[in-house]
Amino acid sequence: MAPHAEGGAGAGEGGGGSIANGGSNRRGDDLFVVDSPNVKYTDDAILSRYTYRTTSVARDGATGRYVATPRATAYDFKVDRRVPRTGVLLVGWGGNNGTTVTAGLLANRRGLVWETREGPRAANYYGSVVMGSTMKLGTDAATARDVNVPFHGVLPMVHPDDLVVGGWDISRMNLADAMDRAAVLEPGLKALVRKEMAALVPLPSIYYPDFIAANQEDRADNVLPGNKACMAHVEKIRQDIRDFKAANNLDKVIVQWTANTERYADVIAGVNDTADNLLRAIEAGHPEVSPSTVFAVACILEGAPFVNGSPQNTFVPGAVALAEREGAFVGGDDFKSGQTKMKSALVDFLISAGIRLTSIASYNHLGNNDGRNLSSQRQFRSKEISKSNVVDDMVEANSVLYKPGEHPDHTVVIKYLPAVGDNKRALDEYYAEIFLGGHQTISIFNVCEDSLLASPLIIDLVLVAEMMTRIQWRRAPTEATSDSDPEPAYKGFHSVLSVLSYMLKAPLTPPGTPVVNALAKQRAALTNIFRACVGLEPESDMTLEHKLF
Ligand SMILES: NC(=O)c1ccc[n+]([C@@H]2O[C@H](COP(=O)([O-])OP(=O)(O)OC[C@H]3O[C@@H](n4cnc5c(N)ncnc54)[C@H](O)[C@@H]3O)[C@@H](O)[C@H]2O)c1
Ligand SMILES: O=P([O-])([O-])O[C@@H]1[C@@H](O)[C@H](O)[C@@H](O)[C@H](O)[C@@H]1O
Repeated sequence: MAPHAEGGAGAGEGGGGSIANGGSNRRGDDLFVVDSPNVKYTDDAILSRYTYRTTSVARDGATGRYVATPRATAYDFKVDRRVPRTGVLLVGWGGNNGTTVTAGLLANRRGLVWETREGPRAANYYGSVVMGSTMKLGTDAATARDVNVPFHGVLPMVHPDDLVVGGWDISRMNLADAMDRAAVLEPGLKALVRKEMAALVPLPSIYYPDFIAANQEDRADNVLPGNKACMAHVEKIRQDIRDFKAANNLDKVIVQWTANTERYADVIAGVNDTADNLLRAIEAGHPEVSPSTVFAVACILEGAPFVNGSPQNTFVPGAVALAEREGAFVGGDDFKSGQTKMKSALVDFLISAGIRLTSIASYNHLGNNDGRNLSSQRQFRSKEISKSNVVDDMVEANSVLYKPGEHPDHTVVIKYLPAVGDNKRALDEYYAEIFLGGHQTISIFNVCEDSLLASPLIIDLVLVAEMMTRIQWRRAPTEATSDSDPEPAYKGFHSVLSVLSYMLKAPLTPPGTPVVNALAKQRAALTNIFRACVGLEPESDMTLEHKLF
C-alpha cells in the first residue's frame, strides 16, 4: 500500500510521514490448535493452565550437600488473539538502521525483486528470529519425526508487512536521501522504493549535544528548541506518538531507540534514582538527563513500549521505577547483531564443553556514522561495556573452570575506518586451555553488514514487545482455593521485558534479577514462554521416544 505521506507523526506539510499498510485484526494463530484439557480457545483469547516445573536447591548445613527439591507452580495464561493495527516509531529514523529497516518493510510488503551483480534478489526477513526461524512443535504421531513450525505461527503475532513506520531524527533529510547517505542498500532496491522513501521525513527531535559525539553536530538541522531536558520535550514526544497513532488509525505504537550511542549518564541520588526525582530533574532541566531517557519517560507516560537499541544507560533507576509504577513496558539494551551475537554463542559452547577460555580479543572497525560517533571515547565507553559484559553469566556458571572472580582476559576495540562503510569487520581471537596443558586458538574474521543484521532485530523487538502486551498471567487456584474466593485477576509481565534479551547485548532485567547472555538460553526462554502460553511443555531434546524402545 502506498505510504501515507500525510499520515504519521508530524503529519502535514514538512511533517513526519509514515509507511502504512492495510493492517488488519487478523488472527495469526491458525497454524495449529492444542488439544488439551488445559487449553481453551475463545473468539478473543487463548486460555491455558501451565505447570512451571523447577528445582529448588538448598544446602544441608550438616553435610554441606545440596538438597534438590522439585517444585511445581501452576499458572493461568491469557493471550489476546486480536492482532492490533500496530505502528513503530524509530528514534534515529534517518540513520543507517532506520532507513534500512524502513526500506526492508516496504520491499517485503510489495514483494520486490531487484537486480544485483549476483543476479535477482527478492525481499525476505532473513535474520529475524520471528519471521525466519522455526520451533519444534512436537513429534509426528505416526513417524515420531520432529514437526517444526514457523516461530511467527505459534502465537497470534503482528505481521511485519502490516507495520506502520514513522520516527524522529535530528537530521531533516528525507528517507530516500538518508538511504543514499547510509550506503547500505543495492541501487536496484533503492530505485524501487525511492519514491515512497522520499515522502518520509523524520520529525524534529531533541538534541543535547553533550550526550553524543561532537562530530554529529553537522547533522543536527532538525531539532526542537532547548538543549537540555524539560517537560515540554516530554509532552511534545507524547503528542507526536498520539498524532502518529491517530493519523494512521493505530491500536498500538511501539517506540525504539536506534539513534546514536550516548555517553552514560551519571546516576545521581536525588536526580535520577527514583521516579519522582527523575520527573523533577526533567522539570528542572537537569543536564544529566539524556535524550534517550526523556524519550523513555515520554513513552512510559504515554503507555507506548520503549526499547533501547543502543548501549547507553537510558534506563536509569528512576526510569525503571517509573515504568513499574505506570505498568509500562521497557526493554534494552543494544542490538546484538553480529560480533557479540557470535560471542554469546561461541563462549557458551566453549565453556559448557569444559574448555577453559582464557582470553578474548575483539577488534572491529567500521566506517558508518555509528562508527564515527563511537570514535569519541565517551560514546565508545558505552559500547565497550555492552560488548564486554556479555560473557559474565557463562563464566560465573562454571565453578569447575573458574574460581570465584576469575574470568578470561577480554578486550574490545572499535576503530572508525570510513572506507568500509556499514560493512563492519569483526576480528576475534579466542584463546583457551585444553587437556594436559594444550591450547586451542580460534580466530574469526566476520564481515557484518551492520544494518542488514540489525534491521531484522528491530522488527523482532517490535513484534515480541507488542505480543508481550497481549499476554497476561495469574497464579492458578490451588486445592486450598475455595469456590467463594474471588477469581484472581490477570496481570501483565513485569515492566522490564527481559524476554527480549535474545536480540540485545546487555539485557535489561527487572531489578535484582539475573542477566542471561548465553544465546541458546535466551532463545529457549523466548520459545518456551511462547509455548507455555498455549499450554505446551518446554522444548525438550531428550527424545526419549527414540531411546526407550
Ligand atoms: N548492527 C548495528 O547496526 C547495530 C548493532 C547494535 C547497536 N547499534 C546501535 O544502533 C544505533 C543506530 O545505529 P546506526 O548504524 O543506524 O547509526 P546511525 O548513526 O546511522 O543512525 C543514528 C541516527 O540517529 C540520529 N540521532 C542522533 N541523536 C538523535 C536524537 N536525539 N533524536 C533523534 N535522532 C537522533 C542521527 O542523526 C542518525 O540519523 C547506534 O547507537 C548503534 O550503536 C547498531
Ligand atoms: O553486535 P555487535 O556486532 O557486536 O556490535 C556492533 C559493534 O561490533 C560495532 O562496533 C558497533 O558499531 C555496532 O553498533 C554494533 O554494536
